[in-house]
Amino acid sequence: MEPARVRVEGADPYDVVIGTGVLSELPGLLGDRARTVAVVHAEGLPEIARPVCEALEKAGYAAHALPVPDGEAAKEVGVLAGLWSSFARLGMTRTDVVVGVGGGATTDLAGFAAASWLRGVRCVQVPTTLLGMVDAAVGGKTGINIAEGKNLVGAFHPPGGVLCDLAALMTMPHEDYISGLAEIVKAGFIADPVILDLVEADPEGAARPDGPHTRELVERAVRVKAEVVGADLKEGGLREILNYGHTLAHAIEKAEDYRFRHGHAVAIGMVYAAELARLAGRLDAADVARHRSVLTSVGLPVAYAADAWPGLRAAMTIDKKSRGSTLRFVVLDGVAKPGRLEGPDEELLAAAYREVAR
Ligand SMILES: NC(=O)c1ccc[n+]([C@@H]2O[C@H](COP(=O)([O-])OP(=O)(O)OC[C@H]3O[C@@H](n4cnc5c(N)ncnc54)[C@H](O)[C@@H]3O)[C@@H](O)[C@H]2O)c1
Ligand SMILES: O=C(O)C(=O)C[C@@H](O)[C@H](O)[C@H](O)COP(=O)(O)O
Ligand SMILES: [Zn+2]
Repeated sequence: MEPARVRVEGADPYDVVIGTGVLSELPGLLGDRARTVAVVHAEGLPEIARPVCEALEKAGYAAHALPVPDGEAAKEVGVLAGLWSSFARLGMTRTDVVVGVGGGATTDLAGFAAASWLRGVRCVQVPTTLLGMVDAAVGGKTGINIAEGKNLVGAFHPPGGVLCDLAALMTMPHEDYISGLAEIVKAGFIADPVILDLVEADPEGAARPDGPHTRELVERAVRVKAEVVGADLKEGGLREILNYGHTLAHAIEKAEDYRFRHGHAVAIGMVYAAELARLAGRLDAADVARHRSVLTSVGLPVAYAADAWPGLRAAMTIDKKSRGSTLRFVVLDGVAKPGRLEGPDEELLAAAYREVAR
């Protein structure tokens, strides 16, 4: 089957290539003048990085594997500084390229390393998780975490191309696969209800990489993301819809010292946002129930500790959608009808949390 190519518009348009066994397309995404390629990958995935380096060497590039800590531990300033030193050692110039190979944590780090090296070199992303393919590797949000909050340091730096080889999904740990489904379901609620129909029709199939609709789910979510970031790279307005569920999600991740899967936190955050919208008189109870049913049907959590609320409330203040002291949420006025809720009062925030508390 031919790979799908989803175009992302903008100042420098690029393609997201989706297919099985598509690694041979990588050299074609590097641009004309590259010589040295830094292949940033999770240290636990050398067997995934090796064929990437081999494909690059075969095409005449000097490929250098740069292992970084696994998962969220990569998104730290010390790791970023280590990459800068490696780039210097390799003599990376402005025409050279960073390739990010791994999950969203690795591609967020690799993207920010590319954005900051020499004030910006090309980055090509090779996501190897479901979440990386449908969300993190597309759209150019790059960055790292600090103790004070999630993704607080970063840059908008769109990739030169994104290569999604669906074969990589076959080796993914089940819980990480499920985490990626949360972002797919998010795309369903904010923009493409067919995604919800597909998951609801066969949740067991949706929860497996060899399920009948995997490629369609990936393509649909990528199209939602591409459409939005192509129109609003720097989150002037429209792009905020991709942040649905993330205000509470990022607070949960911080509370868990970044050891809680992103998608799992987003699932709880979406139910919270849905409850906020219901209590504000904007979303039907049936649509809120649909959040809980579709998320739980694939094994995602929809509740969090009751006593965590004061800490979560404090952490939500630093959300990037806030303006001054005004907290802003993406909420739904119906499925595929995203809106904003600005400055909700404290009782509403707490009441919505009681609905997700356990
Ligand atoms: N930039 C964005 O727009 C954006 C969007 C969504 C999420 N994110 C970020 O993405 C991160 C989450 O990404 P994630 O869910 O991919 O987690 P992750 O990067 O932590 O990867 C999850 C685990 O899967 C392993 N893994 C990766 N590919 C594998 C494979 N093919 N086979 C076996 N194991 C594999 C990783 O080593 C890791 O242990 C978070 O930091 C989140 O903030 C960013
Ligand atoms: O691409 C976006 O824009 C998103 O908001 C996608 C989110 O899924 C993603 O988790 C993103 O990293 C969150 O961004 P942040 O600006 O809230 O850190
Ligand atoms: Zn996310």
